[in-house]
Amino acid sequence: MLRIEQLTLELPYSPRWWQRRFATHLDQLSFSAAAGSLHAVVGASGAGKSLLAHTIMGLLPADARLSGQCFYQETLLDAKRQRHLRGRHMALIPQSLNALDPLVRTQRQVSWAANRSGLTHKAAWQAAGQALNHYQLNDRAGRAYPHELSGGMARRVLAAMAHVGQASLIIADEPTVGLDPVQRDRVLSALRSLAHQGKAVILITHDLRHALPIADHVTIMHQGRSVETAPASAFTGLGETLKSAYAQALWQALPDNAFSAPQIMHNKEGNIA
Ligand SMILES: Nc1ncnc2c1ncn2[C@@H]1O[C@H](COP(=O)(O)OP(=O)(O)OP(=O)(O)O)[C@@H](O)[C@H]1O
Ligand code: NI
Repeated sequence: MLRIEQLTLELPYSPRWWQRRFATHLDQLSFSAAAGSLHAVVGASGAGKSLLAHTIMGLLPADARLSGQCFYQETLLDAKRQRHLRGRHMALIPQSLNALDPLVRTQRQVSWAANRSGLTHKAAWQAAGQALNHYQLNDRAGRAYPHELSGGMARRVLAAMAHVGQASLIIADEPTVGLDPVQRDRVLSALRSLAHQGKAVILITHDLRHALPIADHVTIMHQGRSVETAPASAFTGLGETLKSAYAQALWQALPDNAFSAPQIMHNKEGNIA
């Protein structure tokens, strides 16, 4: 469904106001996500996960320098095709809650997403109601404006917007941040069921624990590189079948695997140093 080959992304920055340099944020990244499967992309904050999502969707700043290729259904994904597929065949659950339109009530907003993906106005409105229901958002939430929603509610609205459409590729960027465990499991199992329906689902998260129960494959990212792609089943025991020391360390550092924790150094954010 989606194949990424040797993707390298550089963005400009200004060390001094008169200087302009480029920093590499994605570095020769490759992986594939198949239809009917859930592919997790796991990495610490700043690893480049959201930039990867934006690259696939074609939502990068105009001055970005990109090399390598993305293929959607075996055809090259160029800017024109990205514009055509975005919101119809490829949906993003964005990390930023600012993605919601502040002037549009919830159900209307979700229904626009459904409409854009091909449903008639009436069908879209109904589908929006059902999707909100699915994420336990009631009629009152449906009538609310974004500023009247809690962070967790807004996040579920974003999930509903991706869910309601007919997209065959869904990229969920940290879809469970700020959700309580019950809501989190609901969102994760909804993503799993979208994969069961034959869609390709890419779950972006910093937390391996959320990815493993539902993922088929996991790509571990570190500083813009893909350190390793492994089946989720490789994260077992001491992680002996994992190829990279970094993936093994991530796995062994999980609280339930605390037997090996003394070997791992953590920094303040809980990331592996
Ligand atoms: N528009 C931009 N211009 C310049 N640099 C950017 C831009 N967006 C992100 N970056 C930088 O690229 C790096 C990767 O950012 P990205 O948002 O992809 O990380 P992430 O893995 O999604 O992190 P998090 O888990 O915190 O969401 C960071 O160092 C960030 O500062
Ligand atoms: Ni991010």
